Amino acid sequence: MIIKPGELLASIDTPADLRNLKEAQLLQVCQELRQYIIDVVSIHGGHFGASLGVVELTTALHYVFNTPYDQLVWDVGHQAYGHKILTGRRDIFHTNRKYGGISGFPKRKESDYDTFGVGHSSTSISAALGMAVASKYKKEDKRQHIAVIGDGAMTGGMAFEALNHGGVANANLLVVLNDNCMSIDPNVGALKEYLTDITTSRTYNKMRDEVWKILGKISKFGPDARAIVSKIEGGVKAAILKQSNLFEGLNFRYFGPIDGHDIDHLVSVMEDLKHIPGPKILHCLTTKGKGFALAEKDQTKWHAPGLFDKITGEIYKKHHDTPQPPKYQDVFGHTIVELAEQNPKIMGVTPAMPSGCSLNIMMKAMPDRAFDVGIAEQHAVTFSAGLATQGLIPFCNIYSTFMQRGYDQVVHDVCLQNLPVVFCLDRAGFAGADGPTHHGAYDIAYMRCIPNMVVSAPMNEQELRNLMYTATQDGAGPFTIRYPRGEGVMPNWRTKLELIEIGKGRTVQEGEVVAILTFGHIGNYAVDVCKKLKYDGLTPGHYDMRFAKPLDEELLHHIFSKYEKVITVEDGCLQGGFGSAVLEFMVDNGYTSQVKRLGIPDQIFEHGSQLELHKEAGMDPAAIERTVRELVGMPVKA
Ligand SMILES: Cc1ncc(C[n+]2csc(CCOP(=O)(O)OP(=O)(O)O)c2C)c(N)n1
Ligand SMILES: CC(=O)[C@@H](O)[C@H](O)COP(=O)(O)O
Ligand SMILES: [Mg+2]
Repeated sequence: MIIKPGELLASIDTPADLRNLKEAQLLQVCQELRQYIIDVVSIHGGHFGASLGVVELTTALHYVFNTPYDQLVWDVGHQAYGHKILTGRRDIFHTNRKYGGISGFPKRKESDYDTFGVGHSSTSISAALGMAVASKYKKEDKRQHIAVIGDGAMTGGMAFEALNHGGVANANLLVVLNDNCMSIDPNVGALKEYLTDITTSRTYNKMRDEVWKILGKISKFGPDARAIVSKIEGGVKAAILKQSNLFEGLNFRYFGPIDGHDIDHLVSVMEDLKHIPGPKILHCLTTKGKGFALAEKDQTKWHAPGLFDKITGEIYKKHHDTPQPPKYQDVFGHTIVELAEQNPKIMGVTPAMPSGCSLNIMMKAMPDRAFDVGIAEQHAVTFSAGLATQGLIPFCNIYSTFMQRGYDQVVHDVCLQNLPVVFCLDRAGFAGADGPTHHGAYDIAYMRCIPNMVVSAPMNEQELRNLMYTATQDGAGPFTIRYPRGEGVMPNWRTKLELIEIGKGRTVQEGEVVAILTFGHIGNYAVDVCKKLKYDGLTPGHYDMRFAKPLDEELLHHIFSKYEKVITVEDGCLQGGFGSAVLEFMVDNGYTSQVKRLGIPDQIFEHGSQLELHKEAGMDPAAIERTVRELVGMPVKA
């Protein structure tokens, strides 16, 4: 459904149109922009609270800076809806995150205003610094480079690596710290406390006000402004702020904290900052969900609420008459508590996704045994390794895509030392509407090649529970359990915990001619396909392999001895994945069956529903059926 923007917003096709408006009109632009985001997201879905919180910041940045010549980099990008709307995508914004529509994140190929592709957090300062150093090298002295980073993203190690470099790179970089005290869940850690202290410190604020009084006059002095700033810095600011401010200590000029919803103030401050060269940080205080009362109140729920009634605030839920299967994440969340109640060694770790992966259930039940460590995947892995050295059994739950950040730590800190860390990789396979930055496509391949690592995937809730239980046994070692976003298949999922022999698959059905070997939840497609084929007298064998490493060699010998044709199916990349492992087994053991591998081919898949993407990748039920039929010489009629 296409929604009409307000009158002023309708006149803005590019930021140049925005810059033609009078400053006094910006308040109305902000009101209309906020309303437009509410109108569209309520009907079409997407991230919500973060974009509402930066409406004024977005408007001020595009008003003051000469985008896209001036380079604006958004961190994560889930807050960039206002940016998209103001930069030529207003009329297609209703296609946001839909198959074939615009991306939910900034993307270089989508717009010149999207200077850097994002989705994973804490990259903006590095990227903007790279751009700033390039401009310096190219003698583009007037060019501005701005990174907008949230307080949550600021907890990521990369952000600090970039500050460390930026403080000595002598490049023209402005970091806008959008501090709303929230990550997806409430932000955590000492940095968060520091930012709160800085906001409330009376001595600091007094000093800051003095500085601002002087800075406020600067714009009137035009070209002499720089000299005046230097003078100030030569005095009270440099001496005292450097000692009392973390960012000043890293050679960034620190400004703020200021009200990130005061559009007039934002514009005047940014105008001033344009004339101050070198690394600077502007600390803005904002409210996530600003302007939509319920979103301000329950900021986690409204991070990405799904579709809702914008008047009543009711979030739409599907209603069912019968019990439905749970989400895999909830099976994880409840099962870890159940296991931890029986085994005092079990601990839980998440890098900033407690509600996303449902570790929040354990954090509530056992606060001293479950940790949100902030957006810090590398730390989460090595912290878990440290726990494991002391005889504990950490479950480190990381979305498959974010685990890419912690890869060296998995190799160097966990596997080389053969430490019993259990990696639960949620959102494995196609993530859906978040798109390529979030697809968990590579984990089977990147985990399978590391010595000592077990790589497993449950086909249903019961298997997830049993794999978790198995992973806690002595000698299990580093253990990966991958499962997808969304629901499983078992409404009655609270099954008795049973051990699974590591490296043992399961026969779903014996068959003839063709064997379908599946890895993980995607095996349920094969179950449906087998039911359908039965009507045509076709009975492929179906094996739920459960482990990509170690492989069930006994079962594979049986399969390759019995079937001439083999299909492998996985929700992961084909290069180096589960199917590759099966091929390796076949070649190494001298079998010559015909093998077809279904999975994610070597290309980038955009966003869409999981089913749409499975279809595009040729691994949906229809594709599995087609492959069976082709192999037995009974192609599907066109
Ligand atoms: C490397 C990485 N880990 C985790 C996430 C998931 N994630 C997306 S947004 C977000 C919270 C970001 O908080 P903040 O930067 O403060 O932005 P806000 O939503 O508060 O505006 C998290 C944890 C991610 N995108 N990237
Ligand atoms: C922007 C981001 O990285 C998260 O908000 C992500 O979209 C969460 O994904 P889930 O909705 O699958 O938890
Ligand atoms: Mg935040």
